[in-house]
Amino acid sequence: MGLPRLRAAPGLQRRRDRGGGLGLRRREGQRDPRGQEAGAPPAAAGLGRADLGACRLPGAAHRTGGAGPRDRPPAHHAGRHRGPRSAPLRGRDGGGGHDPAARARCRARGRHRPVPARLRQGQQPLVKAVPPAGVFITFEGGEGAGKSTQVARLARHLRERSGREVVSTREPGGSARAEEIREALLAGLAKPYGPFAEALLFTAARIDHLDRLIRPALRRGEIVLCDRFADSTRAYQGAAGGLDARTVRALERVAVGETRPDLTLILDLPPEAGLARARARAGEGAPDRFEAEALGFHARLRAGFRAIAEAEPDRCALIDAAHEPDAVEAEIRAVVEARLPSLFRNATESRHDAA
Ligand SMILES: Nc1ncnc2c1ncn2[C@@H]1O[C@H](COP(=O)(O)OP(=O)(O)O)[C@@H](O)[C@H]1O
Ligand SMILES: Cc1cn([C@H]2C[C@H](O)[C@@H](COP(=O)(O)OP(=O)(O)O)O2)c(=O)[nH]c1=O
Repeated sequence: MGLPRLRAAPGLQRRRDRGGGLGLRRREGQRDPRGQEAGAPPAAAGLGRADLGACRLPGAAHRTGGAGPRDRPPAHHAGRHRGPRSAPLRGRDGGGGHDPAARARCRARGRHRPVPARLRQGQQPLVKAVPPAGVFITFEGGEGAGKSTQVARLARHLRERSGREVVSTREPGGSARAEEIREALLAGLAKPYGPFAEALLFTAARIDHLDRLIRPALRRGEIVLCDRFADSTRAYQGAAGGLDARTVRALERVAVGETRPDLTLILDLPPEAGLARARARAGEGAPDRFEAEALGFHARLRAGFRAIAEAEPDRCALIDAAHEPDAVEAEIRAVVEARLPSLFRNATESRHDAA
């Protein structure tokens, strides 16, 4: 299938007019993702918050537990020093585990390790600063639920209140290649191939987006707000499109790995209301591939999103999107402050420290 080329640099592409939507998605001062990431080796799909910061472990990430909000210290601190493979390095007798010969070798290494010159001269060791764990927040829901509007509002609020960099992005899209795939998908080019092929393309776009934009930003300790993510594949291609849940989960595991959202805000709205908003937004423009689906599709979609919220209450919050934008914004702020209090606590502390 031939993918149409984009006319503008996708990182700077303006969305369709959304009246308060994301507009230019790239945060201020951010370099062109193609320039920024050019030549950089793509991150392994499994690398998540565990590979944040100065110290890295090869292989699988070390985030443990379920998909709940991670309002806690970086997971790599928890995972790194646990587990059988690191046990030999932790022995009180200087290492070596239960093997006496290995223990002796460790002791010997410890005795003869030369003291770095700078320490001998009484200088402090150089400590590499470890950024705070990045925070990944996704927005989900049906057409016209108000996601773009609320991403922009929350980004503004977090920039003012958290003292951290905030990156707003979207799916499908968010990176140059993913934006090309988006064009093809929303034009309906993959529709004749069925929901599995479409899910593969959404997944391909997601892999590039994660590697090029999301994971690097999280590694820098930034807050990433993403308008749609993997739950959209579950709901659109799965619940509404009929692709079986095991296939959807398998694709998600491969693409997302450990980079699961800390918090997912699911904007819930009857599909008739959402489609009316989307139509008003589009004006005379033709509906895209999914907006054009029958009402039954959108009803299954809503049920799919509600089921996700019910199945994963620690990660997800269902937001009543039928209210006025200000009321929806207030509900979202309340959820973010309750679930991710450290975002605001850290800013208060640093302001306090600076005073
Ligand atoms: N709470 C709301 N009530 C009424 N209209 C809204 C609300 N939130 C957004 N809108 C409007 O509805 C349209 C769709 O909103 P948008 O944020 O683009 O939704 P989505 O990104 O979920 O498709 C836009 O024209 C927007 O201005
Ligand atoms: C991320 C994703 C989006 N989609 C669909 C949902 C939307 O109809 C479309 C993205 O269009 P977009 O205009 O970004 O969504 P919205 O109109 O809600 O603001 O792609 C999927 O079907 N699967 C996915 O995995």
